[in-house]
Amino acid sequence: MPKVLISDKLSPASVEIFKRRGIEVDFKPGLSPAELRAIIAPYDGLAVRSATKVTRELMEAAPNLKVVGRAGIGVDNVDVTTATARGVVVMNTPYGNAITTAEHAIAMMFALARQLPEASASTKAGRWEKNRFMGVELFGKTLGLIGCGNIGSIVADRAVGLHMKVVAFDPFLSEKRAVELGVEKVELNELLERADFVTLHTPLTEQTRNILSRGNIARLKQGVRIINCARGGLVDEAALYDALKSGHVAGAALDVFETEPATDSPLFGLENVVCTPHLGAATAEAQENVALQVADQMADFLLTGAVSNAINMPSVTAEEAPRLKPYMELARLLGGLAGQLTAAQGDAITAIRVEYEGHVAELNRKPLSAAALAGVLTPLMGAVNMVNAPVVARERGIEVAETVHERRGDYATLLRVTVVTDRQDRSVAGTLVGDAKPRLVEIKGIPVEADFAPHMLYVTNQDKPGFIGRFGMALANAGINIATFHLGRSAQGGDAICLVSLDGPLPEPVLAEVRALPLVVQATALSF
Ligand SMILES: NC(=O)c1ccc[n+]([C@@H]2O[C@H](COP(=O)([O-])OP(=O)(O)OC[C@H]3O[C@@H](n4cnc5c(N)ncnc54)[C@H](O)[C@@H]3O)[C@@H](O)[C@H]2O)c1
Ligand SMILES: O=C(O)[C@H](O)COP(=O)(O)O
Repeated sequence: MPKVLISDKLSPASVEIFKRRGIEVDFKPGLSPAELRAIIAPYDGLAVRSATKVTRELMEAAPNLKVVGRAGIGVDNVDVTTATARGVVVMNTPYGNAITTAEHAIAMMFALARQLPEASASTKAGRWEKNRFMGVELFGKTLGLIGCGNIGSIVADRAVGLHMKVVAFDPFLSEKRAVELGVEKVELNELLERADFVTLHTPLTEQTRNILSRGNIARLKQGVRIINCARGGLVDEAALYDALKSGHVAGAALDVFETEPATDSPLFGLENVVCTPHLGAATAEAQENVALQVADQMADFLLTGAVSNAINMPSVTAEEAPRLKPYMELARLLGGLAGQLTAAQGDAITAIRVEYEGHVAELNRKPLSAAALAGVLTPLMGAVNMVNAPVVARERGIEVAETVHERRGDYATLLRVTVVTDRQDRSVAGTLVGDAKPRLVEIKGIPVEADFAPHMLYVTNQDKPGFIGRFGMALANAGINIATFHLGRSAQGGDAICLVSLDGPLPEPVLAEVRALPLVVQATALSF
């Protein structure tokens, strides 16, 4: 039974889901990094919000970890590069808290426009300062939206409802979508010059870090108000402080900070600053949504292999997962065969091609290609899985190509994996028998029908009389039983191949003896 650890304050609904799905679950929010490292080893899954830092050190202490589930949107607390390299799937819940966070941004905009926190504090303190708090209307004002994805577009919708004019800067926003949303797509400089309110809704990336830099803050209109419910680090906090002090910026509402938890900041001393402690997603509804969703996604993955909302792996729906399973196994086995043959020759791989023909061509091919890649690379590099295989290939400069053939050949399904090296192309092809059982049908263009077995021996030889007898005797003399025996050849007297399955691993001296037999070109022991 898979084991999951919940290390942040997720809604208890997530615990129920894991239990109901037959997953052992421990709920331990608030552990220190050292405490977490000390207990993480047995867990297959880790469910977090933003408090747990899923670092390299933590993952190195988690040899069983297969999936990290983020109950929320931002995965900047997860070292996705390390997770990917270790073959750990990272998934989030991209929509569950979007409405709630957009509403928080709108609430912050109102709070700024009418100085609600200050007015509330003053009234509660017994001062009736009716003349002190003069606000501004939102009606007719221009809202500058930096980032118009899930949350940004909900903010835009609500702002349009308030009769604001919305301008948006987002390089990935299409004109069509902008029109649908009723926003005007503009460049950043134009937004800075036109906005009365600016609200940020991008992830924190190298491109967006300090997007409101000192220079860009200086370009903003006199009296502008800034709202950040996305990520600390998007706004230069020191420059913002100076601009608030000088009155160039009339107010700022911040839910997120460069350093969190933010317990001390010069910004806290300013009257025209409204702060909340990263509460964007903090509603009962949003927390229920993300907790249920992450638990279901993680359970699906651990129990069926279905992958949704993964940051570092192609999606596989719950319906697809069982159907894809035998094809993934076929892809992995074919890749494994091609990889072992390549590793035996010590050749450096320059490209891997995966070809699809028949039924398999109509399936979700991305995970199949990833499984084939993992199969090829594992014998050469070890510990490569579907998550890290594409990255490992890219890092090593291995070109990966996928081809779909329209033609229908002898098999209802045909999957071919070709490994290209400087010396030669090595291709192997297979099919599924009865839509379930992987079967090898071709090696290096030579037809050979064989099932995969845990221990096999592959021999290439000259197609001349005498090989089979000597080969059989060599194994018999060593007390090795041949379970199945398959032969193939390119043409009479040409290249011949022999693939046998054995009841156990082939001892090295016997392999050496086979290699020394007359007519043998090469022999490779295989394991699957
Ligand atoms: N305060 C909170 O509690 C809270 C809650 C949820 C999400 N968030 C944060 O809100 C942010 C937005 O979330 P989302 O769900 O809308 O994400 P999203 O991916 O749907 O949208 C982000 C948008 O930013 C755009 N973008 C990327 N780079 C950009 C750039 N250089 N300039 C301008 N736009 C750029 C993208 O094209 C995309 O449209 C994320 O940082 C997320 O972590 C915060
Ligand atoms: O990216 C998110 O989803 C938000 O920042 C929410 O973070 P939280 O789950 O820690 O509240």
